[in-house]
Amino acid sequence: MGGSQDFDTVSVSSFGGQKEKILVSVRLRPLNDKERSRNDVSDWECINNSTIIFRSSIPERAMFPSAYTFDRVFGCESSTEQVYEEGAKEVALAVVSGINSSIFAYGQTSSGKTFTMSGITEYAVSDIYDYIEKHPEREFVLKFSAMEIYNEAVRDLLSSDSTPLRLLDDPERGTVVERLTEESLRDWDHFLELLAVCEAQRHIGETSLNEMSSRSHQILRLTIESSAREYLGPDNSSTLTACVNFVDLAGSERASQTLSAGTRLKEGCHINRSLLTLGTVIRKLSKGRSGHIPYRDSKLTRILQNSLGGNARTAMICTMSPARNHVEQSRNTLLFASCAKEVTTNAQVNAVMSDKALVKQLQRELARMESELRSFSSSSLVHSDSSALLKEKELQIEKMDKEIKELTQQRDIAQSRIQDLLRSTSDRQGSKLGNVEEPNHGKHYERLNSSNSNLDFADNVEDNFLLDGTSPRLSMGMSPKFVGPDQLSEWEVDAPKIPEPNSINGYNDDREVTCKEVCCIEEDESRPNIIDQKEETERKVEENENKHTKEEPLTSLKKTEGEVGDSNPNVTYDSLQKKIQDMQKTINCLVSLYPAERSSPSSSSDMDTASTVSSKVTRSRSCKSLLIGAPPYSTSEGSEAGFSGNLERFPGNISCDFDNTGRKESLTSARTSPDLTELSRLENKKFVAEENKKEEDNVQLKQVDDTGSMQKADEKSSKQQAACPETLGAFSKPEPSDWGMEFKVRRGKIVELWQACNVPLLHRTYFYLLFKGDPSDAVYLEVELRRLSFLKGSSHEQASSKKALNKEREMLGKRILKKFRKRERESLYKTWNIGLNTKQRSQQLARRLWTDTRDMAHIEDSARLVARLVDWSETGRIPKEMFGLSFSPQPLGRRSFGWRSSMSSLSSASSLV
Ligand SMILES: Nc1ncnc2c1ncn2[C@@H]1O[C@H](COP(=O)(O)OP(=O)(O)OP(=O)(O)O)[C@@H](O)[C@H]1O
Repeated sequence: MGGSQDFDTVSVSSFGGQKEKILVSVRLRPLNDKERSRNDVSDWECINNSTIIFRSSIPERAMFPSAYTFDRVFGCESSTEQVYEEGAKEVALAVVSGINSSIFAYGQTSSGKTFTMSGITEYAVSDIYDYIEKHPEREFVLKFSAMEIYNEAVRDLLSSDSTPLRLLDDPERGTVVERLTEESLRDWDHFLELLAVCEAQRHIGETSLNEMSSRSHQILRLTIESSAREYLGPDNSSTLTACVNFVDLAGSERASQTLSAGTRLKEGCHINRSLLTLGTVIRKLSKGRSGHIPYRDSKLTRILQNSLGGNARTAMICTMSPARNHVEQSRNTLLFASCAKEVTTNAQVNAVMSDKALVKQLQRELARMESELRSFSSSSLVHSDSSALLKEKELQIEKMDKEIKELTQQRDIAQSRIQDLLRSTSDRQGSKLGNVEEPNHGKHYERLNSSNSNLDFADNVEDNFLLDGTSPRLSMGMSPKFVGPDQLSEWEVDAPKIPEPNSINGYNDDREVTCKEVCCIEEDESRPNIIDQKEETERKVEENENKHTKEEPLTSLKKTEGEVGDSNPNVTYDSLQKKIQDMQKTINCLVSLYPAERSSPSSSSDMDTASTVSSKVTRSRSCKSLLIGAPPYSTSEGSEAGFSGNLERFPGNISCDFDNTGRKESLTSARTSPDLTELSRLENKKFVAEENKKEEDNVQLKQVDDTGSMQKADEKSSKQQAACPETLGAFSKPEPSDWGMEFKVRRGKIVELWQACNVPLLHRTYFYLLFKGDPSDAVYLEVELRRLSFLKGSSHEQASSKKALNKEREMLGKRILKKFRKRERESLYKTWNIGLNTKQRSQQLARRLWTDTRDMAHIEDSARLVARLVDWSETGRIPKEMFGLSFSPQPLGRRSFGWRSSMSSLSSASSLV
C-alpha cells in the first residue's frame, strides 16, 4: 500500500489517444476426461488462426451459421502461453506505457476461463517484471489489488474483512472501489503469494473452488506507476499511471440452464444481471457510442467502464467447451465475441503530474500571466487618455447645460412680457365689451369665471374671456405659444410646468369639464379673420339646416373649433357678436337635432367623443352647459330673434326645450344674443305669438281637467287635431306646467284602448318602460292614441261583417262537403277530432275548411287537397306528425297559418290531385 504516498495525483492528462478495437480471441478447450468417457465428440474446428467452424452432424442445427472469425482462434491444442502471446500480451503490456488495459475471460462454466486467466495473469506479470528489469532507467511502482463481485456485492480478496465495498465516483479516475487494498508488489514471489490469498478468499463459505468461481466475477488489478521521461521528453518529470485488469467472469450460462433454485437461483439472477449488462454494454458499444450506455446497471460494468469502450486497451478471450451438449452455450459465447469484436476503445497514455512538475508548470503559468499584466499596464495608458477625453466632454456638457438654463430664463422673461401685453389688450377689449353688454351677460361671465377659476390663467372674468378670445391659451387643445413643455423640457429643472389643456391627465375631471364648457363658446368668439369666417360659418349652418343630418352640424362645429387655433388680435366687438350669433345658430341646430340626449348625464365622455371624428353623434358637454348656463328667457324682441327659423324647420325640436321638471331653458338660453337681424325679429314675433296661443289653449285644457270635464278637453284636443292634422308637432307640443297631467290623461286613454284593440302584453310592457312622462314623449303618445282610436273604430265594422262571412262560410263548406266522399269526410272528422253529431260536425268541418282557406277562388282546390292530404296521411306518404301539426284541432284562426302553409307547400302537388 506504499507507493501512492510518493505521488500526489494532481491531474491526469492523456497523450496519443487512438481508437482501437477490442482484441477478441476464442479458445476451445479440449474434451475433458468426463466428456471423453461419454464418447463425446467436438463439433467445433479451428480451421485457421482466426476462424472456427461448426461441423454439425445434427440436421436441425445445420441452419446455424457455421463459421466465426475473430482476431485469434485457439484450438484444443493451443497452450495458454500461446493464447497469452497472441491474444493478450500486447494488451497487457500496454500498462507499462501508461495505458490502461483489461483482459477478460468470457464463457460458460467449465469452459476454461479460470484455467486461461490464471495463466495469462502469470504470464503478463512475468513479462512486466521482465520489462522493468530491461528498463532500469525508469522507475516503476507496482500495486496489486483483487476483488470479487458476488451477488452484486464487491469484496476485497486481499482483505479478511468480507464487508462489501462501496463504489465511488471520482471525477478524475472514474469509478473507484472504496477501501480496496492496493498491495505494492515487491517481487514475483510476492505476486504468487497474493494470488494464493485471492484463491483462499474465494474459498470462504464455499464447498469448492469451482462452484464459487463459476458464480462470481474476479478482477485482479495491477497498477503500475512509472516515470514518463521516455515518452514525454527528458525534461518532463510527469509520471505515467495505468492499470491492467485480469477479469475472470462468472459462467455465462443462463440461470434457467443451471437448474438452480433458491439461493442458487438468486446467484444466477445476479450473475445474469451483470453479464446481461455486460452484453448490453458491449452490444451498444459495438453499434457506436450514440445513446446511453448502461454502465451503471451493474457493478461489474461500472468498475470496468474504462476497460469497456473507454480509456483502455482490451482483450477478450472467449472460452468454449467442445462438448456437444454445450453447443448452445458455445454459440452464445461466439455471438457475444462477435459483438465485442466491434467495440472500439480509446486508449490513452495517462500522465500524472508530480509535485515538481506541477511547480514548474505553475511557474510557467505565473510568468505568462505576469507578461500579460505588463502588456495590460501598457494598454491602460490608452485608457487614461480616453478618461481625460471623457472628463473634457463632461465639462463641455456642463457648460452647455448652463447656457441652456440661461437661455431658458431669458425665454421665460420674454414670455411673461408677452403675457402682460396680452393681458393689457384683454383689459382694453373687456372694458369695451362691458360698456355694450347687457346686464344679463354678467351672469354669463360669472359662469365663465367660475369655469375658469380652476385654471389660474387670469385674475378676472373679462380677462379670461378676452384672453381666450385673442390667444389660444384656453382654447381647446391649444396652449399658449410660449408656455408649456417643449423639446428642452428635460433641461428645465426649475421651469414651471404648465399642463397642456388637451391632456386629460393634466387636470382632474371637473377641471377638464369646466374648461371644455368655456371653450365651446369662446372658441367661436376668438376666431381670427372673423369677417370672412362668419360667411363661411353661415354657409355651413345653412347647409346643416337644409340637410337635416346629424353628422354635418357636428362636422361644422368641429371645423369651427379647428379654426379657433389661430389667434388674431384684430378682433372687434361687432365681429365677436356676429360670431356669437353664428355659433348660436349652429348650437340651436344641434339642439333641435338631438333632443333626446339633452338629459344625458355624460359629460366628459361626450366631450371626448365630440373632440374626435366619430360617427357616433352626441351633443357636446359644452353645448349643453351653454344652454343650461345661459341667462333666463327674455321677452324682449331683440333677444328672441335669430332662433325661430330653426324651430320652424324642426318642429319636433321643441321637445328638447323641456327637461323632466318642465323647466324651459335651452330655448330661452338660445335667444340671448342682443344684436339680431330684423328678419329674425319678425320670425321670432311670429313664433312667440304662436307660443302664447298654445299656452292659452293649454290653460283652458287644464281648467277643464281640473273640473273633471276630461271628456270635453279631449274633444277639444281632438278638434285641434282634426283642424290641423298635418301639424302633429303643434298638437303634441305641451306646456311644461301642464305636461305632467296631460301625460297621465293620454296614457289613461291609451291603456283603455289597449283592451279594445287587443294589444299584446309585450307591447304594453314596453310602453310602460319607455314612456314615463318625458315631454319628448308627447308626439309618440299622440300618434299611439290616434292609431288605437282608429283600430277601435274599425273593429266594430269588422264584427258585423264577420257574422255575414261566417254564414257564407258555412254554406260554402257544406257545398264542399257534398263533393267529398264519405270516406274523406270521415277522415277529416277523425283528423280534426270532431266528435259531435253529424249535423254539427258537418257545420264545423265546413266552417273550418272555409276559415282556414279563406279564399273563395281556391276553396274547391283546397278541399280536394285536404282530401288528398288525409289520404296521403293514411297511406303513410306524409308523416303523421306533420299532418297533425297542420290540422291539429285548435281554435279557429290559430291554425290558419299552419293550414295555409300546408296549402302552399302542397300546391306543387296539385297536379297529382
Ligand atoms: N485448455 C484447457 N486444457 C486443458 N484443460 C482445461 C483447459 N481449459 C480448462 N481445462 C480444465 O477444465 C476444467 C474447468 O476449467 P475452468 O475451471 O477454468 O472453467 P471455468 O470456465 O473457469 O469454470 P467456472 O466458470 O466454473 O469457473 C478445469 O479442470 C480445467 O483444468
